[in-house]
Amino acid sequence: MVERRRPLAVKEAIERVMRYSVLGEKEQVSLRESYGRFLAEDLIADHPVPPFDRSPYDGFAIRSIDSKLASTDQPVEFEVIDEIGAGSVSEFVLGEMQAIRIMTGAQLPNGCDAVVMLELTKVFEKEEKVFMSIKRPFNSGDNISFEGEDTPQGSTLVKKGAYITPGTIALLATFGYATVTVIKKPTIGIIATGSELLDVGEQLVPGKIRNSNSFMIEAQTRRSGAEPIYLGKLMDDIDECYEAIKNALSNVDFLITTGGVSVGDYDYLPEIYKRLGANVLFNKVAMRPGSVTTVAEYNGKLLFGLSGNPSACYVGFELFVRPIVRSYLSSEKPHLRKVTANLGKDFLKANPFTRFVRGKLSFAKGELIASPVGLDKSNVVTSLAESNAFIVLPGGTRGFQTGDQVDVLLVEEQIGSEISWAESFK
Ligand SMILES: Nc1nc2c(c(=O)[nH]1)N[C@H]1C(S)=C(S)[C@@H](COP(=O)(O)OP(=O)(O)OC[C@H]3O[C@@H](n4cnc5c(N)ncnc54)[C@H](O)[C@@H]3O)O[C@H]1N2
Ligand code: MOO
Ligand SMILES: [Mg+2]
Repeated sequence: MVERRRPLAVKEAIERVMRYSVLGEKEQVSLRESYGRFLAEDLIADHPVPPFDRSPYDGFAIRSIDSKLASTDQPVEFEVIDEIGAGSVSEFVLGEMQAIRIMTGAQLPNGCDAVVMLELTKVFEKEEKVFMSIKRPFNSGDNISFEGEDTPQGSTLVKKGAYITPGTIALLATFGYATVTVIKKPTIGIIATGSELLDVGEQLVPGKIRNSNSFMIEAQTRRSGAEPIYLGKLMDDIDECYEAIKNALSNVDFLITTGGVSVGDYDYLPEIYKRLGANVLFNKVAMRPGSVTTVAEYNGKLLFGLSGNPSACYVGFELFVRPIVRSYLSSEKPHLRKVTANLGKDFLKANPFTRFVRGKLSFAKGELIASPVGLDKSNVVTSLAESNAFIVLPGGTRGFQTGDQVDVLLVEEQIGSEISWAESFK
């Protein structure tokens, strides 16, 4: 008699996994290598930006009071006493009716309180001295980029746990971080099981298919912020699989296997969890695809038994592995981000279980549209290339029609959500 598995609500399954969250250690990487990593410490401005009052234009630094009487009929003349390029500092203090030629980014000279754009001036020579004239008055503070206007000293600019974007890198460089403290990537061991699996370079032969899951999972692992360690593909042989899994466990932070978790004669993962004495958190989830997704814990370490079916395997990773990786990386937003969209195509199948339809996002007339792609079957692989979102159709619902409002999880987006989107689902 085949064991009857009790399907667990998706929300509860995610919660069970998240109870095993641990925070990764810190490490230093060079600024260049920090892109896509997760900050391990708050980034605090240890100086104001800009660090000095500077000119935002090429032009002339003046004392605004000297320009008060300037008009089209009566231009006011200034003697040009110095010139400053960005990076240089003038030694002069501006006196009455004096100007200093200044370039964009240069520190303002002492005594000046306004900058005039070059285009608004006329430059000429008189008695071997250089002068410039202007035809309108300027106010104190005109055209000055003030010290600290971008950010004052002491402000927290990026919080610990943030995903490092190119913009974050600009800030890190601004504040002199040649090396950056990030959270060490967790390692994820990946084992593909299945006697039908060929290597990617092998020719097809009857009954066999190429292993695609482990490559897909390696890429998903990288996208999640973790480091994949491919441990090979194994035949459906219980002893071989048991040994490989047991050995792998001491060398990785998480272990993913694909295939062999259902109730078939050669689905050995349930037996292997028993042999290990691992604590199975769940072995059936009320979702499609991926209902057979199994997660077990062994000495505090999580083993993800993802389905062999490619679409189910893909969904299982994003729902259960990604958030725990992100919480290891100290992200405050470990969960997939949820948005609402209009359904772009009828989806008329009923949903006994919550369904995660592989979908594609687009915009039409300013509205977000989510359209299912490919066949909605867990053994389908082709729809995965085009899909960048999961359309979530809650369990216990009938079909949905074009234009219906649906929840959508963004799988390509790096910024996640603090609250599990699953809060609103059974
Ligand atoms: N009697 C039942 N049969 C099945 C049930 C069930 O509840 N009762 N569940 C079905 C569901 S749902 C799924 S999903 C699959 C899950 O199967 P397994 O996780 O045990 O995976 P396998 O049997 O090893 O393989 C399933 C399928 O996927 C292909 N596969 C496996 N590994 C790879 C890989 N690395 N790359 C590409 N494709 C792979 C494999 O060839 C099979 O076609 O079970 C249903 N059955
Ligand atoms: O676990 Mo299966 O993917 O629900 O189709
Ligand atoms: Mg099977």
